[in-house]
Amino acid sequence: MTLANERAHTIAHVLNESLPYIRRFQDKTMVIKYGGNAMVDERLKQGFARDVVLMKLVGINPVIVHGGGPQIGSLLKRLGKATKFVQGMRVTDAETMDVVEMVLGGLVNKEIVNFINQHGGHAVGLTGKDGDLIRARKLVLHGSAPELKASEIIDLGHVGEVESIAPHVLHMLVKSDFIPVIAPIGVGEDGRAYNINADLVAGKMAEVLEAEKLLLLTNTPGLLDSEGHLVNEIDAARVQTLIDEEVITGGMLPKIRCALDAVHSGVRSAHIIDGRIEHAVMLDLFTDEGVGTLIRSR
Ligand SMILES: Nc1ncnc2c1ncn2[C@@H]1O[C@H](COP(=O)(O)OP(=O)(O)O)[C@@H](O)[C@H]1O
Ligand SMILES: CC(=O)N[C@@H](CCC(=O)OP(=O)(O)O)C(=O)O
Repeated sequence: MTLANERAHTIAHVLNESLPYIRRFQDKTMVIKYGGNAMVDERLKQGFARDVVLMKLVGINPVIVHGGGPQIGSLLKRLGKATKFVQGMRVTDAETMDVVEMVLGGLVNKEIVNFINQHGGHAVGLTGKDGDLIRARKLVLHGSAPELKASEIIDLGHVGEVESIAPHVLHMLVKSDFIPVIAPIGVGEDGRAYNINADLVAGKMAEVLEAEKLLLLTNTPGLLDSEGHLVNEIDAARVQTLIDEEVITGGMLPKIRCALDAVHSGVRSAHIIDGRIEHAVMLDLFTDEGVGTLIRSR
């Protein structure tokens, strides 16, 4: 077989394999969490945007929730402001909150919107303030670090959790063929802005939109076990064991918890996938093998 023939054969094979998935996912909503750690280079960002546009063109409704933790961190550093995480959450004082809004609602959000639109999609950027999309309340964390008592409450400042989501604005956008791109900023009853971990927003968004899938793109091959091997599938019981054994830590904690909550609340499946692989979204959706870790409800 010549090289050209081999290439044509591979393309035909991939298209053929993708057909049943394209049919199965017609008109279904997929919530994609695009983590700040997966937005590492230009080529990957272009690849992500192309995947999202392709999904829309074949009749699937992607809804993007993005992070931007590293991007917030680098602006804070340039401003000479220290930052600290507790249980995967950034402690957010008033000044940090301004930076969070600037980076997430401005720079990162508009960059993603721009990439998607450059590739022929119609993306619209929103924060939780737009259309009253995300109502938040202050997140209360209880101590779990060895030096803290379990009853001790940790004050994270302007860090929130999702109280409710009003999806009307998203339904309107999706119906008109727009692709919503959402920054994880919520608004409290008093009008105060809250910094919400993007995984938590993505999980709730998937629940409220009754999504077929929740895809969490990050910077690891998926969930790794104590030996650093990829876990292909996991359920709630094994997750708890890995948390107790401190194999799951840091940013993976909110990610895995929100994935479990989502599948327990009716989202068909949740996947943690490696956003550093070019076209990770397409590979996960449209091939038999998939990539990363599948989170099962039981
Ligand atoms: N068991 C685990 N498997 C994989 N990653 C883990 C695990 N425990 C902790 N992590 C950490 O979680 C990180 C992913 O979370 P995070 O940094 O918040 O990424 P994102 O910006 O994509 O949300 C990984 O880079 C890794 O350092
Ligand atoms: C409360 C909290 O930690 N908020 C996150 C919001 C961004 C985010 O979640 O970004 P990634 O998905 O890239 O980690 C933060 O300030 O970093």
